[in-house]
Amino acid sequence: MTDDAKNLSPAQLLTDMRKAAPLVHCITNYVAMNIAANTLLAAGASPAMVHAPEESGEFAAIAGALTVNIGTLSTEWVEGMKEAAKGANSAGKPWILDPVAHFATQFRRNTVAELLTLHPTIIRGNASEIIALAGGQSAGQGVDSGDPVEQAEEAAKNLAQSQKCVVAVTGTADFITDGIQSVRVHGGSDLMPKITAMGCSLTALVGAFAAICPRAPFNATIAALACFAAAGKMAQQSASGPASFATAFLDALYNLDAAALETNARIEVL
Ligand SMILES: Nc1ncnc2c1ncn2[C@@H]1O[C@H](COP(=O)(O)OP(=O)(O)OP(=O)(O)O)[C@@H](O)[C@H]1O
Ligand SMILES: Cc1ncsc1CCO
Ligand SMILES: [Mg+2]
Repeated sequence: MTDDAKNLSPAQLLTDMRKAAPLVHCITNYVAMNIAANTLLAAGASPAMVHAPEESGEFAAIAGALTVNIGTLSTEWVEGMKEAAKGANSAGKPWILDPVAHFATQFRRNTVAELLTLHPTIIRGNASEIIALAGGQSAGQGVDSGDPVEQAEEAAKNLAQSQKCVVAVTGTADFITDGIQSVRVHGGSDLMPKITAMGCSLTALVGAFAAICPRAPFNATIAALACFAAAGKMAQQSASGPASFATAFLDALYNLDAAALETNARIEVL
């Protein structure tokens, strides 16, 4: 069935994603590698962390989707990212950019500018990252956001239009736009920003959904963020702090079903 014809609700896409168990090529940072891979496995996808420039282009072509996160950069890694994005583009596979702290240094600004010329299908970042990517002044501190999501909504729309892609801004409530349609996703937990690399893991999960509906990246992004919002809200019920939350979160994602998704994540169509 084509993306146009199929049911693109988060619950249906979760079922489809688990059935397909897509291979997701992740180039992510050293901090995130383990939690991002475990997130994909818990949700039902198949992760592979592959960053060497000698193989990343070839690998991107065989994966269902590619995710590129610039959290811990080196010159060699940047080459690996660019080769991978080119490989994904040549094979017609979606790729997702996570512009971690791109505003912090010249090396990061240059890297993100080069990656944008390779046309990401989806950009997922926190509010400070999205504000800065759209050319605004953000209050971000390194990898952590210093801005509320509402303040990034216009920036996200402008960025989606100028880059012709889907943009997701995450935080207390998430905002997703393709420049024309926009939604907010409510749920999650205020313990989520207390665990490192939750956002990086979410970017990896966006890749899993994009892989199974490459022509509907807006719906794929909503589905991934709704799963996170629901699992986060459920995990909060049994957590006594960040450590127990992290464990409960993976379990909640693994056990998530349509009813729990419906109850614990709210999608506000704007
Ligand atoms: N205060 C909050 N309440 C509910 N959910 C939150 C809150 N803050 C973040 N989240 C959720 O946490 C997840 C990660 O988003 P966040 O914006 O923290 O990413 P990030 O800053 O890129 O994280 P990192 O760089 O550490 O990986 C998203 O699913 C988001 O909805
Ligand atoms: C803490 C940290 N530093 C570079 S990447 C990363 C993971 C959260 O973005
Ligand atoms: Mg981040």
